[in-house]
Amino acid sequence: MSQAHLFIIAAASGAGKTTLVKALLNKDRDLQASVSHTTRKPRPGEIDGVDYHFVDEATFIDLKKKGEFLESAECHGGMYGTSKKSVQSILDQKKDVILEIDWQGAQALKAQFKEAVSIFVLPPSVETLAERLNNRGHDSEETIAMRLAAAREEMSHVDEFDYVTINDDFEVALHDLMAIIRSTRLMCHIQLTRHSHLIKNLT
Ligand SMILES: Nc1nc2c(ncn2[C@@H]2O[C@H](COP(=O)(O)OP(=O)(O)O)[C@@H](O)[C@H]2O)c(=O)[nH]1
Ligand SMILES: Nc1ncnc2c1ncn2[C@@H]1O[C@H](COP(=O)(O)OP(=O)(O)O)[C@@H](O)[C@H]1O
Repeated sequence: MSQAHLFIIAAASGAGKTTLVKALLNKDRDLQASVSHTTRKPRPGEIDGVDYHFVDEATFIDLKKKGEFLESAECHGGMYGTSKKSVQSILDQKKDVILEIDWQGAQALKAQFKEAVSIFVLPPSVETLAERLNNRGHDSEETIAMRLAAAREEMSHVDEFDYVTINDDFEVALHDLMAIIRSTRLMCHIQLTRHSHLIKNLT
């Protein structure tokens, strides 16, 4: 791979971004997800260091003070952050990075990495979003209500993203994401080829 790419995925809670990213990672060995830090408690089945680095508030604040995060934000009453280390370790493996972060994180990373490609995943409807949050079966009623209340705010930032896909039929949304990633890589390859051609003509 000639140049690493940064892909940002955001969506309201329950839209399906984690499930989509997991499916993407299974299909694309050149892609790796950055593991964020969070103060939220693990859900059943979530593994520390795999799904998130689960830390307490004091540790999170300390890491933030030490400048360990590329970006961090408060969301649904918890703190979330992308560490420089988590992104660097992927770049060291010469892989593309995918970050599952909220709109605040997306804004912050876009400001630092202009070439980053951002994708927003919309649910087919707010009713479906509520259904999916309930069916996920991991959150309390209170947590679900908080996430639904935040959904409109998250979705109001959809215009700030480079691409949008609607996660109605899962396979269609997955193919949209794969197409975006493939075309980003191809575009870069075409540019590099064009440049090397120019350079050859000059010498
Ligand atoms: N800014 C930022 N947001 C993050 C990060 N990690 C996760 N998030 C976002 O925090 C929100 C809550 O994530 P989570 O608690 O896993 O709930 P979910 O959205 O219901 O799966 C989601 O919008 C995530 O994309 C991060 O490192 N930085
Ligand atoms: N296209 C889809 N159709 C039906 N259910 C879906 C679809 N995509 C995801 N889900 C389900 O919706 C729930 C929420 O998905 P999840 O990936 O946890 O969302 P998010 O990470 O955006 O909060 C999960 O139970 C998941 O299996």
